[in-house]
Amino acid sequence: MSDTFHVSRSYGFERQLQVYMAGLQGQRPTIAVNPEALEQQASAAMTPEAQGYLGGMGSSMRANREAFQRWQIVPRMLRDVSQRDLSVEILGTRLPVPFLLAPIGVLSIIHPEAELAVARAAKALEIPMLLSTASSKNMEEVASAMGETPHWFQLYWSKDFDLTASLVQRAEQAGYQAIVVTLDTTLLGWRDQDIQNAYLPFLLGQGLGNYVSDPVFRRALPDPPEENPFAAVRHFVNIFTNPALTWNDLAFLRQHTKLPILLKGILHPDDARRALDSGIEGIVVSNHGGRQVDGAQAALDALPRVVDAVKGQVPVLFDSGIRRASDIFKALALGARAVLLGRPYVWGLAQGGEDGVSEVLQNFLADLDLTLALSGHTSYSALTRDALVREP
Ligand SMILES: Cc1cc2nc3c(=O)[nH]c(=O)nc-3n(C[C@H](O)[C@H](O)[C@H](O)COP(=O)(O)O)c2cc1C
Ligand SMILES: CC(C)CC(=O)C(=O)O
Repeated sequence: MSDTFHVSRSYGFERQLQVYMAGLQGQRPTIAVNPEALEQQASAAMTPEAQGYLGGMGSSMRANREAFQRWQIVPRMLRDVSQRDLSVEILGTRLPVPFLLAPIGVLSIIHPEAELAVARAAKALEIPMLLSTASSKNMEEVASAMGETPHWFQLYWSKDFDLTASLVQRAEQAGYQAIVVTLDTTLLGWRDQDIQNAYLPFLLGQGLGNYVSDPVFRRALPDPPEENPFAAVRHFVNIFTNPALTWNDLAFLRQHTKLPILLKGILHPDDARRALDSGIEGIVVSNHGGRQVDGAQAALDALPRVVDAVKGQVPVLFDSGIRRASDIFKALALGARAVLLGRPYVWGLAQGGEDGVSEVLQNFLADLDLTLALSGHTSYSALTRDALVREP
């Protein structure tokens, strides 16, 4: 696939040329290139409530970022880096780039085209997407926007097991290629900003795209959601998460899908071992972007121990705190097979819908290509810890 892939082997250079040539015509990128500037710009384009919702616990988010600073890349020289491969192999398929877009729910609070704008931008660049159960658009629409580009479905396991089964079966039918069960959000964390703003987007009917389109969800309502949206919201709030879940419940999921199952939100190596015992196909090391447990371990700090516990038996993915290509490089060198890119693409969405997402993603691709080459490597799938040193 990498031979035909849109991102050519000189993508970074081509993108630089494109930007510098436009500069000769007096044009500069309107979407900030630097991640901190991008976040600031995006915040100005959002309502204060949406801005608060996109935020998280200051301490855990800071910890996620600080963990990246403790690792440094040691570039190697004179190793012919003229042919480069950004692809990685996972679950028997090759992803054209070493990242997927992370599942981020309720994107209609950021932009009316929400996940559809994201999917269109992703598809045009052949970037895989992991769609949230709490998406504003329904999974069938998003799958059709993604076409042949890999797309996976993130599952919030409902208290209503029939609904859980229905969501998973719809995802399989719509062509999603894996189910990623999020384990760390069986309740919502104590989110200072949302509490202060007294704001929960679901209560305004946002993020229910996959629920109001679901026959099992609809059957449980007194009236159709189009006539009585309040009843739909109330039912959603009652059933959408399930704090009673245990490892034993995973067997239920296996009975209802043939798709590979990955578990998202693992930090402890014992949980990783438990996941292997359950026969799952992959793990995502994540602290949910510092949104769930204040003071939680930085996800990057958890990664090496989980990778060591898993011993290559299943792929380990990673998210939480990725802001630029060197962060992806570090996570892969520490043993992640691929990563999930979170907030940065939403910052693009806030400013320019599909075009804004596309700008951010193109910058990531260019930076990824150049970081690989200039560090003296030719393939993201071949990186090892040897490429890094840890600050004493
Ligand atoms: C606004 C927002 C909504 C999110 N919604 C979901 C979701 O629906 N399902 C899920 O598994 N994770 C969700 N996440 C977590 C992301 O998938 C990912 O773990 C996190 O954004 C990574 O942190 P980062 O964005 O700081 O890199 C959400 C994150 C944000 C910021
Ligand atoms: C609670 C979810 C529905 C969305 C989510 O995962 C989040 O807000 O972090």
